[in-house]
Amino acid sequence: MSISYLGLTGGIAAGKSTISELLRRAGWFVIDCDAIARELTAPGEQTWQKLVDAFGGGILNEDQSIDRKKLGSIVFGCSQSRKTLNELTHPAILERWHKEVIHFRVRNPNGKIAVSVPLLHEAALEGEFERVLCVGCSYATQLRRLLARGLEREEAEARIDSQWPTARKAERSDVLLWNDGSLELLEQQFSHFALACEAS
Ligand SMILES: Nc1ncnc2c1ncn2[C@@H]1O[C@H](COP(=O)(O)OP(=O)(O)OP(=O)(O)O)[C@@H](O)[C@H]1O
Repeated sequence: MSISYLGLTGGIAAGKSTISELLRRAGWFVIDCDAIARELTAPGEQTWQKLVDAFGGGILNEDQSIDRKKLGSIVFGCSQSRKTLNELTHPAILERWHKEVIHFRVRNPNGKIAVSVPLLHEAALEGEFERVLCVGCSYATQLRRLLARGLEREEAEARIDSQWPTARKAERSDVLLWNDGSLELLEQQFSHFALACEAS
């Protein structure tokens, strides 16, 4: 039997979206918890309201959408705020992801599903999956990618440091793809992984 329910994780800017794209191309249905979180926190949604109640109107843009940079600057420097954010968002994200799995499975009983969960290990969600794939890279590469996105160094470091170190995530995963080199190198590793999924 091949693997058909995969958890994908990795540190910030390690390459989760890049791997998600490779998974899609290889025929996997990918559920993206970041995308779910964005939907659930759109203006007027219940979770949006909870966040405004918890963190105040200061986290909003003029159009009432959540300013993720402002919210990020609050939570990445403060573990208690981060805990609050997670408590307010994680149950709803989990519920939506489970619904998407059921919806997909009804139509595609033998289809392959991957769920991209940035905080998979921090939230102790390993048991949800048949296998967990971690994409990792060095701290320096993470930092470089975040600086290229326009973050200040201090902010970038706070975001990286708010998550488990890559080594700890890798230790608790079944597979690690190392994304410090070229995209071609990552694709090569991914091809081996995809073959192993079919064979296992
Ligand atoms: N091997 C690579 N070579 C060059 N650039 C890369 C490579 N892998 C990823 N990138 C780039 O690094 C950035 C982060 O990659 P990606 O978006 O896949 O990471 P992520 O883990 O999904 O990020 P986030 O945690 O912010 O959601 C992107 O701009 C991506 O194009």
